Formats: sequence, structure tokens, C-alpha cells
Amino acid sequence: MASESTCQHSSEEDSLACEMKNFAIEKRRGRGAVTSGLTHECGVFGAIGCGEWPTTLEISQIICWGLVALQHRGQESAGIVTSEGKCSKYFNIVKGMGLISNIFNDQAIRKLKGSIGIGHTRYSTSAASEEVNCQPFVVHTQHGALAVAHNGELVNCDSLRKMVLGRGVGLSTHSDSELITQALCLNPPEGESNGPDWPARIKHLMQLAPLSYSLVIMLKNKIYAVRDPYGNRPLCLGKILAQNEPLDGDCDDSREAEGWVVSSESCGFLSIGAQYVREVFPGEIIEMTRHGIRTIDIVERPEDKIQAFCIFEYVYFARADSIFEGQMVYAVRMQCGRQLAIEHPVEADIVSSVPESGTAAAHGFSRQSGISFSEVLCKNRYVGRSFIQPSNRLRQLSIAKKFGALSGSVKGKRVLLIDDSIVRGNTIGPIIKLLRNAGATEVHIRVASPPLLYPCYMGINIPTTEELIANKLDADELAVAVGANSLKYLSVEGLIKAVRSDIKSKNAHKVGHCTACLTGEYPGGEPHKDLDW
Ligand SMILES: O=P(O)(O)OC[C@H]1O[C@H](OP(=O)(O)OP(=O)(O)O)[C@H](O)[C@@H]1O
Ligand SMILES: NC(=O)CC[C@H](N)C(=O)O
Ligand code: SF4
Ligand SMILES: [Mg+2]
Repeated sequence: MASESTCQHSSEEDSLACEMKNFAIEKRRGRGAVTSGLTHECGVFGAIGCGEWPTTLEISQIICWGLVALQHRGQESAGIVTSEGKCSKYFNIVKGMGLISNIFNDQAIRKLKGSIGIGHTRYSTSAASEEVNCQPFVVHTQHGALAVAHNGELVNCDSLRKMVLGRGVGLSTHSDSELITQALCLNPPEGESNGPDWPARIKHLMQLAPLSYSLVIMLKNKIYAVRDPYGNRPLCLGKILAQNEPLDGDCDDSREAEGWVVSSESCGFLSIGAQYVREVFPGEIIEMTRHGIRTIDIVERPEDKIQAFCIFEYVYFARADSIFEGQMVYAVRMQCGRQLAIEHPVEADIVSSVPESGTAAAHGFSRQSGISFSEVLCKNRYVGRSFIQPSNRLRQLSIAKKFGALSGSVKGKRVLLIDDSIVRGNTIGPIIKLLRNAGATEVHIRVASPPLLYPCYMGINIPTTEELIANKLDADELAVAVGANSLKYLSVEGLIKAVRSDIKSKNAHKVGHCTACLTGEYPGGEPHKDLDW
């Protein structure tokens, strides 16, 4: 595997650039580098049975299926922790490297007894992809066991780390998720009169570190579901209904819950018999017990800061059948395609997509432009990630072998091809070559998101600034480099317009999206300046 050398700056001006490059390199150490796309994030999931315990719900199986539905968010490792509700000293734990289906066999599921549990599927952003960093993290405190699963990345990790270490706590990993877990264990300096006040501890942590996380935190008999005050990472609630109850339609309070689930995305709810209820609000702390769910608190964002839900969840990360902000991801992707057709029309015989994530936008483009949609590529679902290859030729081939061309649809045609994003620019070139070899007379590229220009510090492994192709070539230069007849990106305004066109709440204060990787405007301020708020 190719290794990157750290940057040594020679002058004052170079210092900041070097610091940022080294930060990005450091973050990637110990993880499998990839040649294409953005690497995902993590998925968190929690489930609890209502009424008398032990519950009749198969909690560990529900969590396992919930995690399978979140597998696209992380494929490096996974874990489930359950509690039988009686003993605060003992949790059942199964964690391991690899995919959910490899880790959770029948024996593991049987071991995970309990009426309550949380789970995690990981793509590492802080600390290596190793067994010690697998989540949920479990610690044994003075007040019983505590388990934490985290999606996101603490922007001010360093200062929080110093604070926790300064209180005499030893950390066993470099994971920001372990840091969160240990920070929650700290006894407040002013003391607690009536046992541990977990909501107060969580709130204090949220004030110290407002970005970025969705958390599920489990004690022996309750779960706290927590979303950061910016709402940067997604989190939503579902209600498990009795068998045979219809799961569609608006959530109806009168229907009794057999259990509750909380998840990064709603895409798995129907398959586990859960009805989508709502999102966890930015800054909200929800307590889930066998008696039901209730909001404990809503922690405010720092003054003047707006909500900052990751816009790339819509573009690429989330599964198309998930719901965010009252709208289905698939519908937003289609709207992006419509907007793209308005911004960058082109004469072509067919509209098509780079599967998977580009497909909804291609349908939107097709409807807006009247050019018919036709599939031109088959994706080989058994080719995994293309790890760094020693030569450029192998790099290109490793991408090309993911796809095959449907020659019958392409021969003699002017093809308009939509992809959701271009990151390093490795995917699109080999595909254009493939289509030309299959007889396409013209290949025009339309990208359903703006150029990616800046790194992400909030839980997404975006390549270093130098690796992002948009920092080297503008759209016209890239078209020439990849052999396209034309290449255009959706504008930032167009993406925002598409994302917000159907959001029910038009209240400006309540709607806001992080676009930092596109605009360089970071929701919590410039990350390399002051992270301590
Ligand atoms: O410019 P590059 O660095 O080559 O990466 C961009 C490609 O990577 C992603 O696809 P991916 O195959 O990861 O996932 P998908 O199946 O969801 O589209 C994305 O949808 C683009 O197609
Ligand atoms: N992608 C994520 O959300 C990662 C969570 C956490 N920062 C970790 O590295 O484990
Ligand atoms: S910088 Fe980009 S990927 Fe990161 S949270 Fe913001 S929109 Fe999402
Ligand atoms: Mg793709």
C-alpha cells in the first residue's frame, strides 16, 4: 500500500497548510485507503421492549437487523451490547471486525440476552480500524455499567482529551468515542446529591463539545438518544407495533408500542416491524425506558449558529429509502437531477446513471428534460472497495472491473451520464472509456452535487485537499482529462434549493445544512482556529 509522508513546513505561511495536511494524513493512518468516493461514517442503533421484562421482543435480533440496514454506513467492525435489566454490573457484549453477517451468528444472538440493547457499525474516522476501537464502548463506573455508540467526530477532541486526562482518567485508545464515554463518567466537581444525574452529565458534555455526534447511551434499564445541537449527524425514532398492525401512515399516539427503536436512518424500520415516528431534534436528549420515551432536554447551539445537517447525507451517504427532515432521500436526489437539468441542459439521446447513488438524480433529469432514461451500466456487486493499487493502470482497471456496459443501449447513442458526486475523479474516466468502447458517439457528464473542495472534520473521511480532483481541474479541464464531451456540476445554490424544496418547516431558524466540504464554511467555525468554543 502506498504510504504518505508527513508535511514539513519551511515558512510561516506554509505552517497552516502543513498542519491541515498532517491532520488529514494522521486521521487516515491505520485505515484502509480507498481509490474512489467518500468513505462512509457509522451507524448507531438502539432498541428497548415496553411493559414487563423480560420482553417477548427478540431485542438482539432486532438490533442485528437494524444494523444490517445501516451496513452501508460502515463496514469495518460492529458490535451489540444488551442488558437484562436486573444487574448494573453485567452487560452482554459481542463485537468484532468485519460485516454484521459475519459477526452475529446464531450463537452470538443467543448470547445477547436482554430487553434493551444498543449496536454500532463502524467506519473509523478517529483511531485505527482495530478491535480495541470497535463500538459500543463499555465501561464500569461507580454507578454501574455504561455503553456508548457514536456516529460523528468530535471537532474539539484535543481540548476535551486534555480535560479528561487532566482529571486523572487514563484512556486506552485514541478514539473520540471512548473519550465521550469517559467524559460521561466524570463526577461533576460540584458533586451530585441523589446518585448520578446522567442527563446533566450528557448536557454538560454537549455544551463542552457541540459537534459532531449522534449517540446512543445505555445504562442497565434505559437508553439516552442524543443528537448534537447542530443536528449534524442523523438520528430518528421508530415505534415497534404489534404484529399485523399496519406500519404506513402518520404515527398515531393511540397505537400501543411494544417497543421503541432509535437509529441513524429509518431505512430498516419496516423490516423490523417498526413505524417511523420522527427525527431526534438537534440538541435533544431522549430517555427511552420500558414505560416509553420522553424528551429530557434540548441543548441550545452556541449563539448565532444555525442548524447544520450534513447535506451529503442526501447526496450520497444515506440509503435512498431513508427519511430526513420529513422527506425521502430518493425524492431529494430526484429533485437534484431536475435542478441539474434546469442548470445544465444538453442534447442527448438517452439519460443514464452511474449506479447506485447516481440513479435517482438521473430519473429526475430525465423527467425534467424529457430525454428518456435507459440503463447503460451493470455494477458488479461482488467487487469490494478498490484499495490503493501500485500503478495507475491497475487503479483504472480496478474501477473499470466494477462495471460492464450494456452495449445494446449505448451503440450509436449520445449518452448523458449522471453521477451523484466526483471526489478523486477515478471512477468517471474508465466508465466513459467503457461507454465509448461500447459504441457511444458522445458522452456528457452531469454531476448531481457541486465540486468537493474542502476536508470534513465531522465524521466523513474526505480525501486530503490535494487528492480532491476539483482542486486541480475545473469542470472543463476535467471533461478533457476524463474524455467527456462536456462535464458540469450542480451549483451549491441548486443543491440547497433541491434539498429544501419540500421541507415542511420553512422556518429559517429550523432548517440549515452543513455544506463545508463544498464551501469551506464550517458550522462551528474554522476548525484550525479555535476549537474550544
Ligand atoms: O470520483 P471518485 O473518487 O472516483 O468517486 C466518486 C464515485 O464514488 C461513489 O460511488 P460508490 O461506488 O462508492 O458508491 P455507490 O454505489 O453508492 O454509487 C460516488 O457515487 C461516485 O460514483
Ligand atoms: N464514522 C464515524 O462516525 C466514526 C465514529 C468515531 N469517530 C470512530 O472513529 O469510531
Ligand atoms: S463537511 Fe460535507 S461531508 Fe462533512 S458534515 Fe459537512 S456536508 Fe457533510
Ligand atoms: Mg457511485
